Amino acid sequence: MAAIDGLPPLREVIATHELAAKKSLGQNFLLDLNLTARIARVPGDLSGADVLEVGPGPGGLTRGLLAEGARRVLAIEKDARCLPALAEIGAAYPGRLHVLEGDALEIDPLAHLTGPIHVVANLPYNVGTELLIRWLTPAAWPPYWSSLTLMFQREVAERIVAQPGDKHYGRLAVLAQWKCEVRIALTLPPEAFSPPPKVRSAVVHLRPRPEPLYPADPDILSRVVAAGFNQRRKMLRASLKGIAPNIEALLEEAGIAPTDRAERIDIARFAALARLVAAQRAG
Ligand SMILES: C[S@@+](CC[C@H](N)C(=O)[O-])C[C@H]1O[C@@H](n2cnc3c(N)ncnc32)[C@H](O)[C@@H]1O
Repeated sequence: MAAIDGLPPLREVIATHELAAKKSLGQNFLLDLNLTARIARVPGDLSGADVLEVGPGPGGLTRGLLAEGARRVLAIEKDARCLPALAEIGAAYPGRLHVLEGDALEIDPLAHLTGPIHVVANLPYNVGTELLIRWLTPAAWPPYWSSLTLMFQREVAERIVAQPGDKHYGRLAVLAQWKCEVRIALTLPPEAFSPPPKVRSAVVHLRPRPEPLYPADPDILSRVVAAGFNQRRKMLRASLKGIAPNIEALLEEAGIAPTDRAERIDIARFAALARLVAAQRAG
């Protein structure tokens, strides 16, 4: 039976274009168009909005985004085998789908965009995490994107939304939540994908705050947090020794016990410490 967009069901698309999933490209395809429509609704009302989709594959999510009213979808796909299936979608939505073949880690989407866009991606988790860090650390803030809707392994999603004291709380949580409001929008069982991955997945939604949550120099904050969590079992007076010679005094001044561990420190106190380190370096 043809789907709502008049295109064939995804199983048929995959069979017609012989898109046997490649492990090397992290290919676990979503086949249920009801599910892809639900994911496409996570960023909010898409009518009139532009979307950057990374890793469209056979286009299940792409079809969801277009059916939800996206004005234009710019899609970056590394696997050339997917291009004919994506061209069929482009023909069903004339002028609204623009596909770039290549590696999302190497293509600069800004060269192809005109205004703010929603980013949506279901990627291999290592590529997704690398891109997330890049999206979170541009030179200027607020960034060019108005939201990120990203599929990850459930555990990576939990690292993004974790709170101090949670076992997943670390650098990714501080970096993401300092700049964005974050939430897990959906959790998906392995059976939602073909082939099914070994673990559960989750869709994380990130909306940039107009300003980071607390003032701090991004580089110094990032160095403090990286050093603190690199040796997360150590007390902060030891793990942050290389950050400043008088680190114990600075920790106390930031309201942090020098014997405490990074996993218990909230973003407010990490930012306070980063400001004190910056002030000391400047003076
Ligand atoms: C998990 S599949 C998801 C496919 C489709 N979005 C879906 O939900 O069914 C990941 C997709 O990302 C593509 N991909 C993997 N690495 C990529 C990269 N570095 N740049 C762009 N696309 C990539 C794969 O070829 C594949 O189509």
